Amino acid sequence: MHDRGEAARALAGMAEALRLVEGRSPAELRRRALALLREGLALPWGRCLALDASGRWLAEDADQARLACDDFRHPYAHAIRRGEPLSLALGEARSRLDHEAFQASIAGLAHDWRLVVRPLRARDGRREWLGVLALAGPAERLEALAERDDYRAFEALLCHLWAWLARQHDERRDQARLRDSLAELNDGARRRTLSERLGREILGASPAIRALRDQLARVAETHLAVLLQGETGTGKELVARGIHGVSPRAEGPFMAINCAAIPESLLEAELFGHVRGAFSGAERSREGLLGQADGGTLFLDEIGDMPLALQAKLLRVLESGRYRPLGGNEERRVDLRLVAATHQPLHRRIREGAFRADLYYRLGQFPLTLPALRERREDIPALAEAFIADFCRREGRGDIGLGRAALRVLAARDFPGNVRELRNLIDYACAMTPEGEDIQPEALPPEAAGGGAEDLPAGEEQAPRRPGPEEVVDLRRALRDYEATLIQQRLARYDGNRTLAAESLGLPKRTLAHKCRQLQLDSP
Ligand SMILES: Nc1ncnc2c1ncn2[C@@H]1O[C@H](COP(=O)(O)OP(=O)(O)OP(=O)(O)O)[C@@H](O)[C@H]1O
Repeated sequence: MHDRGEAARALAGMAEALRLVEGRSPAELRRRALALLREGLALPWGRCLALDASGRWLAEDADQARLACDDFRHPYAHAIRRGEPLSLALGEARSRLDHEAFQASIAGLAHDWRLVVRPLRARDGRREWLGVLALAGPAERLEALAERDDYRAFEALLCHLWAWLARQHDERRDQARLRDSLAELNDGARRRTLSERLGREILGASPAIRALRDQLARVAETHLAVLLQGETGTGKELVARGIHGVSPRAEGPFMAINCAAIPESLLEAELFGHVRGAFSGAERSREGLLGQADGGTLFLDEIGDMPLALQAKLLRVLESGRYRPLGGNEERRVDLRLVAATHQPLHRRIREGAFRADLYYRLGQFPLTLPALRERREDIPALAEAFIADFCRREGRGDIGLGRAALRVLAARDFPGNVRELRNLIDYACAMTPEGEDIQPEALPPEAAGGGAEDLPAGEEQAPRRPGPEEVVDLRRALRDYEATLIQQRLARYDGNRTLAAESLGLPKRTLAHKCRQLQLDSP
């Protein structure tokens, strides 16, 4: 049985122990323990240092000045290296140890006091944390310290609590790191998955297209409005569908409209819808694209061509999430993501006063520029192969290959019409190539043989604009027109010299002459 005094001491010890761990960090524990010791032993000076995880530095706390533990000019290195306590008079410490920081720390202490440095070892099964406890004061207060039961119990308690807190501290840190990296991994993994899904439709392995897919995967998860800028045929609509398809709105509708293709007077009704009797001929009410896109994505192509009055109304919808159908009295709520696209620089339209700057900034919460095909030529072979496979599937044709010479011709081309142009070209070449054979350069439409209007030297007159690939309704005629334009330009470049023009086009002179007759071209 304990007597009352013993029980009271044990309780006081427990209270002390609880006070010691209040701080929850090993550094705080050491600070508190040192304060208790100095108070209990009435010591004027003390320090408690711990060895860091590298095993090279001793410090009171991570953000305090540190001392190298292999620097034997201070006493802590001796104690920690030998694993034994050290006791010396301060006068001796002053003369024998010339570590500047150490000397500065004991500068004000009396010469005849003693300095005791005790190594501390906190152990927890597998792990160990080392440190030193340094105390200085009148000799009588420090004498036989190690023999005192209460001191030894205190030191043991300190090491025990230190190991316990350090383990918790390390575990918390490890868990936090794990949590962070898991979150990162999951995030990264999810984005990678989305990016891979996008890669099934948005083809290409060039750095530019990979970066684009990564960006799309990022923005798909948000509700931000996306502004796609890029030349014609770079895949703006494909990208808009891609964003929708991997976004949380994928189950909702995807509605698209080309603002340039619809007469101004109809665009507003198309977008906002109308109620019955809103205008003459409106016999029934009709939901607009805004309403139809509720819960999904609205793609506004060629936004730069939207009339100014409508731009103001669109801005209001984006800011308030509400719209009013034509002729209607009540506002409706709408929840959609807007993806807008333009092939013309909107900055220029803003300068011209044709586009509202505030709408531009609202649309461009997440601006993306799609790379032109000529900036990612390395994607041409894979795209061409994919389009060939697509053609064969669509047309129910047997396999067609892509000859190396034809691929070289394709790789050298500029593709002002970008991926769309490549796709149309491949469709044409596939139609010209028998099943089981490879596409040859001759199967490619003439423009693929190199040299277009872009080749013309500065100042040379440009031919009237050719119809874009999407506008062609008569392939043979389009090809003939293009051939004629090209030959005329070459003849003009060489002042009507058919030999030079034929040479520059890789044709025998007789063939050129024949073509000129056929196409009814007179040399200038
Ligand atoms: N990275 C790509 N991978 C596969 N097909 C693509 C890619 N980019 C574009 N395409 C194809 O090219 C054609 C044109 O794409 P899309 O209509 O999306 O271009 P766009 O930039 O919207 O053109 P425009 O500005 O003329 O409206 C489509 O057939 C599309 O499938």
